[in-house]
Amino acid sequence: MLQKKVLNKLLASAFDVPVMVTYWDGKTENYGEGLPQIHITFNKKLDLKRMAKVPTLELAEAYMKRDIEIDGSIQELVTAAYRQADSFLTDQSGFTGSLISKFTSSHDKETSKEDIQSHYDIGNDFYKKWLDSTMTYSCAYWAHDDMTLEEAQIAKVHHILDKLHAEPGKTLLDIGSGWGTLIITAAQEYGLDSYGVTLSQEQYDYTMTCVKELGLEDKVHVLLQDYRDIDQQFDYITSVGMFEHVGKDNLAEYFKDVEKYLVPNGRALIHGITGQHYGAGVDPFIEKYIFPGGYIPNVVENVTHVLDAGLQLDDLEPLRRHYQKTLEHWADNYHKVFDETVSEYGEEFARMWDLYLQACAASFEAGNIDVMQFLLTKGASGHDLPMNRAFMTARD
Ligand SMILES: C[S@@+](CC[C@H](N)C(=O)[O-])C[C@H]1O[C@@H](n2cnc3c(N)ncnc32)[C@H](O)[C@@H]1O
Repeated sequence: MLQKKVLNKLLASAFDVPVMVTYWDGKTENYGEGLPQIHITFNKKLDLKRMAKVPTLELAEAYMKRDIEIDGSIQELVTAAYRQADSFLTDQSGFTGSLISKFTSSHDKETSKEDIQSHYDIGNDFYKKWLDSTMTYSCAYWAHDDMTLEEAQIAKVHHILDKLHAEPGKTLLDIGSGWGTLIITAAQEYGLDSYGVTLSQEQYDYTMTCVKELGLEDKVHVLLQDYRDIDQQFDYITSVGMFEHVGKDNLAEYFKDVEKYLVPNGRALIHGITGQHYGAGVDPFIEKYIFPGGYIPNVVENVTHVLDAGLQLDDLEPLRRHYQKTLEHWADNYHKVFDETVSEYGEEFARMWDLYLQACAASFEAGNIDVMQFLLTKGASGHDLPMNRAFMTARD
């Protein structure tokens, strides 16, 4: 009875879209005005104490185990909850728990390696199922609304490389090079001598196979190591979807490393997720199951680190709606292979990834998080960038 009373109160204020809820005793209630498009079924009671402390983790685990079922769009439901978070996460509701993890993770090199491999070494076959053919695992760039995901991922790589205004024959380091599309494009289409660094064995193997097939061994170099062990300088640095892994305590050092690895007047384009309202930090579900050791800095936090590292901030571009759209494409692709994912990896895993992709899309949609491209120069003199931004979008 108490469970139902508490949930009733919570659900009455949690969403600004109409929702139908069926409780474990079989009774159904409607919340909000209008015809419900989303039906939530509680097959079991929740752990209310835990729910008060870590609401998203308790709900996510219940969803993974099918203690909760959702008929309708998870993205729409989570976006609606984020829009209402100020009204239900209050002292009066009793749900004063945090949407941000309090876990403090180590980022020594061994732990970083384990954390990275736990995510990226699930296997190339898994990521091939729902990423586009370039195997790019970061926000795409819709230069035109009607681009496919693959076109938008290629456009993103060009957007980044064009921002560097790179001269052929120079060197580029990509910190967190993933499955290698950026370093290969940099070599093939920009004439750069490119280096990529990753901690994932699967990504390393995949990139090396592509490099060999393309006969680019002299121009593209892949390093399987921690970026903190780089001991060279480069004309250009890119890092895409990477600083989210370094942890709050190491972010200042990360930007100092970017500065250290650049030649004087060298340029960097750093692209990653930044937090706004409920987004800075990391959600406890994401931290426990998806990105152990992850941390989303507030944009101001990152700008401070950039300036403290002695880097010049030349341009800052938010691409929030592009990441929402990227995640919507990934979630759609994932739904097409959901049943085979259940057979290969089990239902809990398959539901966890579905929730992760849709909840992240919701977080961008609600404006909790954004994704920023920081264009940086080491030193303010010797500047050869054009005076206006047209060079960044000449290809669009
Ligand atoms: C989200 S993926 C992005 C991959 C790629 N940049 C892309 O856009 O598709 C993050 C990448 O950062 C790498 N990474 C994370 N921490 C690292 C570290 N300490 N040293 C080297 N690479 C790291 C991972 O191995 C992975 O390649």
